[in-house]
Amino acid sequence: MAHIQLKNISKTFGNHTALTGLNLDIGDGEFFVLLGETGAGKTTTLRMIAGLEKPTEGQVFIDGVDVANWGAAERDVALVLQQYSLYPRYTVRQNLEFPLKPKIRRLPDAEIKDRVDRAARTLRIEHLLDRKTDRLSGGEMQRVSIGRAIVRKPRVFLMDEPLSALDAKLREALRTELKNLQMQLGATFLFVTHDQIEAMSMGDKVGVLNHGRIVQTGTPYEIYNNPRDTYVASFVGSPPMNLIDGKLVNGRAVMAPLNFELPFEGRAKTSGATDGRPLVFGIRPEDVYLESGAPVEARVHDVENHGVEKILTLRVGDAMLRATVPARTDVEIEQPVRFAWDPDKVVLFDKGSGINLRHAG
Ligand SMILES: Nc1ncnc2c1ncn2[C@@H]1O[C@H](COP(=O)(O)OP(=O)(O)OP(=O)(O)O)[C@@H](O)[C@H]1O
Repeated sequence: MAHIQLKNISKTFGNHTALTGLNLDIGDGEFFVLLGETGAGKTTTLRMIAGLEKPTEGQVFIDGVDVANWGAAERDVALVLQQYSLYPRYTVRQNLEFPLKPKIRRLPDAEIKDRVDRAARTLRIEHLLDRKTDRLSGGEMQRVSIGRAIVRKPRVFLMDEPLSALDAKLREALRTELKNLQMQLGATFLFVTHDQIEAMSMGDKVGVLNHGRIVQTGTPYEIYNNPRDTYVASFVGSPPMNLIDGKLVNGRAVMAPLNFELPFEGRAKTSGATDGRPLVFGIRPEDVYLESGAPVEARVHDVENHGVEKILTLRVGDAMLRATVPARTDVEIEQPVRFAWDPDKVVLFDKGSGINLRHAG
Protein backbone atom coordinates (compact mmCIF):
# COMPACT_ATOMS: atom_id res chain seq x y z
CA MET A 1 0.00 0.00 0.00
CA ALA A 2 1.19 3.51 -0.63
CA HIS A 3 0.38 7.18 -0.47
CA ILE A 4 1.12 8.99 -3.75
CA GLN A 5 1.62 12.72 -4.14
CA LEU A 6 2.30 14.65 -7.30
CA LYS A 7 3.47 18.19 -6.62
CA ASN A 8 3.34 20.90 -9.23
CA ILE A 9 4.10 18.53 -12.12
CA SER A 10 4.58 19.89 -15.61
CA LYS A 11 5.52 17.89 -18.65
CA THR A 12 6.44 19.13 -22.09
CA PHE A 13 7.27 17.09 -25.19
CA GLY A 14 9.24 19.42 -27.47
CA ASN A 15 7.03 22.50 -27.65
CA HIS A 16 3.87 20.61 -26.68
CA THR A 17 2.73 20.96 -23.05
CA ALA A 18 1.04 17.75 -21.86
CA LEU A 19 0.68 18.60 -18.15
CA THR A 20 0.67 21.91 -16.30
CA GLY A 21 1.01 22.49 -12.53
CA LEU A 22 -0.54 19.16 -11.67
CA ASN A 23 -1.14 18.37 -8.00
CA LEU A 24 -2.61 15.06 -6.87
CA ASP A 25 -2.88 13.40 -3.49
CA ILE A 26 -3.89 9.74 -3.59
CA GLY A 27 -4.46 8.24 -0.15
CA ASP A 28 -3.15 4.90 1.02
CA GLY A 29 -5.63 2.20 -0.03
CA GLU A 30 -7.73 4.62 -2.08
CA PHE A 31 -9.39 3.85 -5.42
CA PHE A 32 -8.59 7.04 -7.31
CA VAL A 33 -9.87 7.59 -10.84
CA LEU A 34 -8.28 10.05 -13.22
CA LEU A 35 -10.96 11.06 -15.71
CA GLY A 36 -10.29 12.98 -18.90
CA GLU A 37 -10.91 13.13 -22.62
CA THR A 38 -8.43 11.79 -25.11
CA GLY A 39 -5.14 13.72 -25.00
CA ALA A 40 -5.88 15.21 -21.55
CA GLY A 41 -2.63 13.77 -20.13
CA LYS A 42 -3.85 10.67 -18.25
CA THR A 43 -1.29 8.19 -19.59
CA THR A 44 1.54 10.69 -19.16
CA THR A 45 0.56 11.07 -15.48
CA LEU A 46 0.55 7.28 -14.95
CA ARG A 47 3.87 6.83 -16.71
CA MET A 48 5.41 9.46 -14.46
CA ILE A 49 4.32 7.61 -11.34
CA ALA A 50 5.52 4.34 -12.84
CA GLY A 51 8.94 5.88 -13.51
CA LEU A 52 8.67 5.52 -17.30
CA GLU A 53 8.61 9.26 -17.90
CA LYS A 54 10.42 12.11 -16.09
CA PRO A 55 8.53 15.29 -15.19
CA THR A 56 9.87 18.49 -16.75
CA GLU A 57 9.10 20.16 -13.44
CA GLY A 58 7.72 19.06 -10.08
CA GLN A 59 8.04 16.03 -7.85
CA VAL A 60 6.53 12.58 -7.39
CA PHE A 61 6.39 11.21 -3.84
CA ILE A 62 5.59 7.64 -2.83
CA ASP A 63 5.01 7.33 0.90
CA GLY A 64 6.57 10.74 1.43
CA VAL A 65 9.80 9.89 -0.44
CA ASP A 66 10.77 11.83 -3.57
CA VAL A 67 11.26 9.08 -6.18
CA ALA A 68 12.87 11.26 -8.88
CA ASN A 69 15.98 9.11 -8.99
CA TRP A 70 14.24 5.75 -8.63
CA GLY A 71 13.93 3.56 -11.70
CA ALA A 72 10.67 1.86 -12.66
CA ALA A 73 11.65 -1.46 -11.03
CA GLU A 74 12.47 0.14 -7.67
CA ARG A 75 9.13 1.91 -7.42
CA ASP A 76 7.24 -1.34 -6.92
CA VAL A 77 4.19 -0.31 -8.91
CA ALA A 78 2.29 -2.46 -11.42
CA LEU A 79 0.87 -1.13 -14.65
CA VAL A 80 -2.15 -2.75 -16.31
CA LEU A 81 -2.86 -1.54 -19.84
CA GLN A 82 -5.76 -1.64 -22.25
CA GLN A 83 -3.73 -3.90 -24.54
CA TYR A 84 -3.11 -7.21 -22.84
CA SER A 85 0.62 -7.63 -22.45
CA LEU A 86 0.60 -11.43 -22.45
CA TYR A 87 2.94 -13.97 -24.03
CA PRO A 88 0.68 -15.70 -26.55
CA ARG A 89 2.44 -19.06 -26.90
CA TYR A 90 2.56 -19.65 -23.16
CA THR A 91 -0.10 -20.86 -20.76
CA VAL A 92 -1.95 -18.67 -18.30
CA ARG A 93 0.08 -20.20 -15.44
CA GLN A 94 3.37 -19.40 -17.21
CA ASN A 95 2.19 -15.86 -17.88
CA LEU A 96 1.38 -15.39 -14.23
CA GLU A 97 4.75 -16.86 -13.19
CA PHE A 98 6.90 -14.60 -15.39
CA PRO A 99 6.78 -11.47 -13.21
CA LEU A 100 7.99 -13.60 -10.27
CA LYS A 101 10.98 -15.02 -12.10
CA PRO A 102 13.35 -12.13 -12.67
CA LYS A 103 16.96 -13.25 -13.17
CA ILE A 104 17.99 -11.72 -9.90
CA ARG A 105 16.03 -12.30 -6.68
CA ARG A 106 13.95 -15.19 -8.01
CA LEU A 107 11.31 -16.33 -5.50
CA PRO A 108 11.26 -19.95 -4.25
CA ASP A 109 9.11 -22.26 -6.41
CA ALA A 110 6.59 -22.96 -3.61
CA GLU A 111 6.05 -19.22 -3.10
CA ILE A 112 5.56 -18.69 -6.85
CA LYS A 113 3.00 -21.50 -7.01
CA ASP A 114 1.16 -20.14 -3.99
CA ARG A 115 0.95 -16.59 -5.40
CA VAL A 116 -0.20 -17.78 -8.81
CA ASP A 117 -2.87 -20.06 -7.33
CA ARG A 118 -4.17 -17.30 -5.08
CA ALA A 119 -4.33 -14.76 -7.90
CA ALA A 120 -6.12 -17.29 -10.12
CA ARG A 121 -8.64 -17.96 -7.34
CA THR A 122 -9.24 -14.25 -6.76
CA LEU A 123 -9.82 -13.62 -10.46
CA ARG A 124 -11.74 -16.85 -11.03
CA ILE A 125 -9.41 -18.08 -13.78
CA GLU A 126 -8.25 -21.32 -12.08
CA HIS A 127 -9.85 -23.40 -14.84
CA LEU A 128 -7.79 -21.53 -17.44
CA LEU A 129 -4.36 -22.00 -15.87
CA ASP A 130 -3.18 -24.61 -18.40
CA ARG A 131 -4.66 -22.91 -21.46
CA LYS A 132 -2.50 -20.93 -23.91
CA THR A 133 -3.33 -17.23 -23.70
CA ASP A 134 -4.01 -16.86 -27.44
CA ARG A 135 -7.05 -19.07 -26.88
CA LEU A 136 -8.73 -16.79 -24.34
CA SER A 137 -11.56 -14.29 -24.74
CA GLY A 138 -10.88 -10.55 -24.26
CA GLY A 139 -12.33 -10.57 -20.74
CA GLU A 140 -10.26 -13.63 -19.78
CA MET A 141 -7.10 -12.03 -21.19
CA GLN A 142 -7.70 -8.89 -19.18
CA ARG A 143 -8.19 -10.98 -16.04
CA VAL A 144 -4.82 -12.63 -16.69
CA SER A 145 -3.20 -9.20 -17.21
CA ILE A 146 -4.58 -8.07 -13.86
CA GLY A 147 -3.34 -11.37 -12.38
CA ARG A 148 0.17 -10.58 -13.61
CA ALA A 149 -0.01 -7.38 -11.55
CA ILE A 150 -1.52 -9.03 -8.45
CA VAL A 151 1.12 -11.79 -8.11
CA ARG A 152 3.82 -9.17 -7.66
CA LYS A 153 2.01 -7.70 -4.61
CA PRO A 154 2.94 -4.17 -5.69
CA ARG A 155 2.51 -1.11 -3.51
CA VAL A 156 0.42 0.61 -6.19
CA PHE A 157 -1.74 -0.56 -9.10
CA LEU A 158 -1.78 1.79 -12.07
CA MET A 159 -4.50 0.93 -14.58
CA ASP A 160 -4.66 2.60 -17.97
CA GLU A 161 -8.15 2.12 -19.43
CA PRO A 162 -8.01 -1.63 -18.74
CA LEU A 163 -11.67 -2.18 -19.61
CA SER A 164 -12.10 -0.06 -22.74
CA ALA A 165 -11.49 -2.88 -25.23
CA LEU A 166 -14.23 -5.04 -23.71
CA ASP A 167 -17.90 -5.13 -24.63
CA ALA A 168 -20.38 -3.17 -22.49
CA LYS A 169 -21.70 -6.08 -20.44
CA LEU A 170 -18.29 -7.47 -19.58
CA ARG A 171 -17.02 -4.00 -18.78
CA GLU A 172 -19.81 -3.57 -16.27
CA ALA A 173 -19.09 -6.95 -14.64
CA LEU A 174 -15.35 -6.27 -14.44
CA ARG A 175 -15.97 -2.81 -12.94
CA THR A 176 -17.60 -4.43 -9.94
CA GLU A 177 -14.95 -7.14 -9.77
CA LEU A 178 -12.09 -4.65 -9.85
CA LYS A 179 -13.67 -2.56 -7.13
CA ASN A 180 -14.12 -5.69 -4.98
CA LEU A 181 -10.57 -6.74 -5.71
CA GLN A 182 -9.22 -3.39 -4.60
CA MET A 183 -11.14 -3.61 -1.33
CA GLN A 184 -9.96 -7.16 -0.77
CA LEU A 185 -6.30 -6.26 -1.41
CA GLY A 186 -6.57 -2.92 0.40
CA ALA A 187 -4.14 -1.58 -2.22
CA THR A 188 -3.81 1.90 -3.69
CA PHE A 189 -5.35 1.98 -7.18
CA LEU A 190 -4.96 4.73 -9.74
CA PHE A 191 -7.36 4.00 -12.56
CA VAL A 192 -7.41 6.07 -15.73
CA THR A 193 -10.44 6.39 -17.98
CA HIS A 194 -12.24 8.68 -20.42
CA ASP A 195 -15.57 7.09 -19.42
CA GLN A 196 -17.39 9.20 -16.86
CA ILE A 197 -19.72 6.37 -15.85
CA GLU A 198 -16.74 4.15 -15.10
CA ALA A 199 -15.16 6.95 -13.08
CA MET A 200 -18.27 7.76 -11.07
CA SER A 201 -19.12 4.13 -10.34
CA MET A 202 -15.65 3.01 -9.27
CA GLY A 203 -13.78 5.90 -7.70
CA ASP A 204 -13.56 6.72 -4.00
CA LYS A 205 -12.21 9.94 -5.44
CA VAL A 206 -12.19 11.28 -8.98
CA GLY A 207 -9.77 13.79 -10.48
CA VAL A 208 -11.00 15.48 -13.65
CA LEU A 209 -8.19 16.32 -16.06
CA ASN A 210 -8.70 18.82 -18.89
CA HIS A 211 -5.88 19.83 -21.24
CA GLY A 212 -3.19 18.78 -18.78
CA ARG A 213 -4.71 20.49 -15.75
CA ILE A 214 -6.67 19.03 -12.86
CA VAL A 215 -9.96 20.92 -12.90
CA GLN A 216 -11.54 19.27 -9.86
CA THR A 217 -10.84 16.50 -7.38
CA GLY A 218 -13.57 15.13 -5.16
CA THR A 219 -15.88 12.25 -4.38
CA PRO A 220 -18.20 11.26 -7.24
CA TYR A 221 -21.00 12.92 -5.24
CA GLU A 222 -19.14 16.25 -5.04
CA ILE A 223 -18.12 16.18 -8.69
CA TYR A 224 -21.69 15.45 -9.79
CA ASN A 225 -23.57 17.79 -7.49
CA ASN A 226 -21.13 20.64 -7.18
CA PRO A 227 -19.07 20.70 -10.39
CA ARG A 228 -16.28 23.24 -10.23
CA ASP A 229 -16.97 24.64 -13.67
CA THR A 230 -19.11 24.28 -16.78
CA TYR A 231 -16.54 21.85 -18.28
CA VAL A 232 -17.03 19.36 -15.42
CA ALA A 233 -20.79 20.01 -15.41
CA SER A 234 -21.10 19.04 -19.05
CA PHE A 235 -18.52 16.22 -19.02
CA VAL A 236 -19.98 14.32 -16.06
CA GLY A 237 -23.55 13.08 -16.23
CA SER A 238 -25.54 11.43 -18.99
CA PRO A 239 -27.27 13.41 -20.32
CA PRO A 240 -25.10 16.28 -19.08
CA MET A 241 -26.22 19.21 -16.96
CA ASN A 242 -28.40 21.77 -18.78
CA LEU A 243 -26.49 25.03 -19.12
CA ILE A 244 -28.62 28.08 -19.88
CA ASP A 245 -27.51 31.71 -20.10
CA GLY A 246 -28.82 34.35 -17.74
CA LYS A 247 -27.67 37.46 -15.93
CA LEU A 248 -27.76 39.30 -12.67
CA VAL A 249 -30.53 41.89 -12.35
CA ASN A 250 -31.17 43.82 -9.11
CA GLY A 251 -29.57 41.15 -6.94
CA ARG A 252 -31.45 38.33 -8.64
CA ALA A 253 -30.18 35.70 -11.10
CA VAL A 254 -32.52 35.96 -14.05
CA MET A 255 -32.96 33.51 -16.93
CA ALA A 256 -35.02 35.58 -19.33
CA PRO A 257 -36.14 33.08 -22.02
CA LEU A 258 -37.42 30.65 -19.42
CA ASN A 259 -38.94 33.35 -17.28
CA PHE A 260 -37.13 32.12 -14.19
CA GLU A 261 -35.29 33.93 -11.42
CA LEU A 262 -33.64 33.25 -8.10
CA PRO A 263 -32.14 35.36 -5.32
CA PHE A 264 -28.36 35.54 -5.96
CA GLU A 265 -27.58 35.93 -2.28
CA GLY A 266 -26.19 32.72 -0.73
CA ARG A 267 -25.46 31.07 -4.09
CA ALA A 268 -22.00 32.52 -4.56
CA LYS A 269 -18.92 32.36 -2.35
CA THR A 270 -18.53 36.12 -2.48
CA SER A 271 -21.25 38.54 -3.46
CA GLY A 272 -19.77 39.93 -6.75
CA ALA A 273 -23.28 41.14 -7.49
CA THR A 274 -22.55 43.59 -10.29
CA ASP A 275 -25.76 44.31 -12.12
CA GLY A 276 -25.80 42.83 -15.62
CA ARG A 277 -23.10 40.23 -14.81
CA PRO A 278 -23.51 37.34 -17.29
CA LEU A 279 -24.26 34.01 -15.62
CA VAL A 280 -24.93 30.43 -16.63
CA PHE A 281 -27.64 28.42 -14.89
CA GLY A 282 -26.88 24.70 -14.43
CA ILE A 283 -29.75 22.26 -13.94
CA ARG A 284 -29.44 18.48 -13.98
CA PRO A 285 -32.03 16.79 -16.27
CA GLU A 286 -33.35 14.70 -13.38
CA ASP A 287 -34.23 17.89 -11.48
CA VAL A 288 -36.56 19.03 -14.27
CA TYR A 289 -40.12 17.68 -14.08
CA LEU A 290 -43.36 18.07 -16.00
CA GLU A 291 -46.26 19.58 -14.08
CA SER A 292 -49.54 20.78 -15.53
CA GLY A 293 -49.69 24.02 -13.49
CA ALA A 294 -45.99 24.89 -13.86
CA PRO A 295 -45.06 28.40 -15.03
CA VAL A 296 -43.12 27.66 -18.23
CA GLU A 297 -44.53 26.11 -21.39
CA ALA A 298 -42.33 24.15 -23.81
CA ARG A 299 -42.71 21.91 -26.84
CA VAL A 300 -41.40 18.37 -26.74
CA HIS A 301 -38.60 18.42 -29.29
CA ASP A 302 -37.41 14.82 -28.86
CA VAL A 303 -38.15 11.71 -26.79
CA GLU A 304 -35.54 9.02 -26.04
CA ASN A 305 -36.86 5.89 -24.42
CA HIS A 306 -34.31 4.34 -22.04
CA GLY A 307 -36.44 1.60 -20.50
CA VAL A 308 -36.63 2.75 -16.87
CA GLU A 309 -36.86 6.40 -17.90
CA LYS A 310 -37.36 8.74 -20.83
CA ILE A 311 -35.09 11.61 -21.73
CA LEU A 312 -37.05 14.50 -23.18
CA THR A 313 -35.59 17.45 -25.05
CA LEU A 314 -37.81 20.47 -24.38
CA ARG A 315 -37.82 23.59 -26.55
CA VAL A 316 -38.68 27.03 -25.23
CA GLY A 317 -38.11 29.68 -27.91
CA ASP A 318 -34.48 29.15 -28.93
CA ALA A 319 -33.52 27.42 -25.67
CA MET A 320 -33.37 23.63 -25.36
CA LEU A 321 -33.15 21.64 -22.18
CA ARG A 322 -33.20 17.97 -21.28
CA ALA A 323 -35.47 16.38 -18.69
CA THR A 324 -35.22 12.83 -17.35
CA VAL A 325 -38.75 11.66 -16.58
CA PRO A 326 -40.33 8.32 -15.58
CA ALA A 327 -40.85 5.91 -18.49
CA ARG A 328 -44.62 5.95 -17.96
CA THR A 329 -44.73 9.68 -18.92
CA ASP A 330 -46.92 9.76 -22.00
CA VAL A 331 -45.69 12.50 -24.35
CA GLU A 332 -45.31 12.94 -28.08
CA ILE A 333 -43.01 15.07 -30.19
CA GLU A 334 -44.31 18.65 -30.63
CA GLN A 335 -46.76 18.23 -27.75
CA PRO A 336 -46.96 21.32 -25.50
CA VAL A 337 -45.99 20.59 -21.87
CA ARG A 338 -45.40 22.68 -18.78
CA PHE A 339 -42.34 22.12 -16.64
CA ALA A 340 -40.55 23.26 -13.51
CA TRP A 341 -37.37 22.38 -11.62
CA ASP A 342 -36.14 22.30 -8.09
CA PRO A 343 -34.63 25.79 -7.46
CA ASP A 344 -32.43 24.41 -4.66
CA LYS A 345 -30.65 22.21 -7.20
CA VAL A 346 -29.72 25.08 -9.53
CA VAL A 347 -25.98 25.76 -9.80
CA LEU A 348 -24.81 29.18 -10.97
CA PHE A 349 -21.64 29.68 -13.01
CA ASP A 350 -19.81 32.80 -14.07
CA LYS A 351 -20.31 33.08 -17.84
CA GLY A 352 -16.80 34.44 -18.56
CA SER A 353 -14.66 31.95 -16.62
CA GLY A 354 -17.19 29.11 -16.40
CA ILE A 355 -16.41 28.75 -12.68
CA ASN A 356 -19.13 27.62 -10.26
CA LEU A 357 -19.93 30.66 -8.11
CA ARG A 358 -20.04 28.49 -4.99
CA HIS A 359 -16.36 27.69 -5.57
CA ALA A 360 -15.24 31.24 -6.40
CA GLY A 361 -17.16 34.50 -6.12
N1 LIG B 1 6.16 10.86 -26.26
C1 LIG B 1 5.40 11.89 -26.63
N2 LIG B 1 5.84 12.80 -27.51
C2 LIG B 1 5.09 13.86 -27.89
N3 LIG B 1 3.85 14.10 -27.43
C3 LIG B 1 3.35 13.23 -26.55
C4 LIG B 1 4.07 12.07 -26.10
N4 LIG B 1 3.31 11.39 -25.22
C5 LIG B 1 2.13 12.08 -25.12
N5 LIG B 1 2.16 13.17 -25.92
C6 LIG B 1 1.08 14.19 -26.05
O1 LIG B 1 0.73 14.63 -24.75
C7 LIG B 1 -0.68 14.78 -24.63
C8 LIG B 1 -1.20 13.89 -23.53
O2 LIG B 1 -1.08 12.53 -23.93
P1 LIG B 1 -1.61 11.32 -23.02
O3 LIG B 1 -1.31 10.06 -23.76
O4 LIG B 1 -1.08 11.46 -21.65
O5 LIG B 1 -3.18 11.60 -23.01
P2 LIG B 1 -4.37 10.65 -22.53
O6 LIG B 1 -5.25 11.48 -21.68
O7 LIG B 1 -3.81 9.42 -21.92
O8 LIG B 1 -5.07 10.33 -23.91
P3 LIG B 1 -5.76 8.95 -24.42
O9 LIG B 1 -7.04 8.82 -23.63
O10 LIG B 1 -6.00 9.23 -25.87
O11 LIG B 1 -4.78 7.85 -24.17
C9 LIG B 1 -1.25 14.44 -25.99
O12 LIG B 1 -1.47 15.63 -26.70
C10 LIG B 1 -0.17 13.60 -26.65
O13 LIG B 1 -0.20 13.73 -28.05
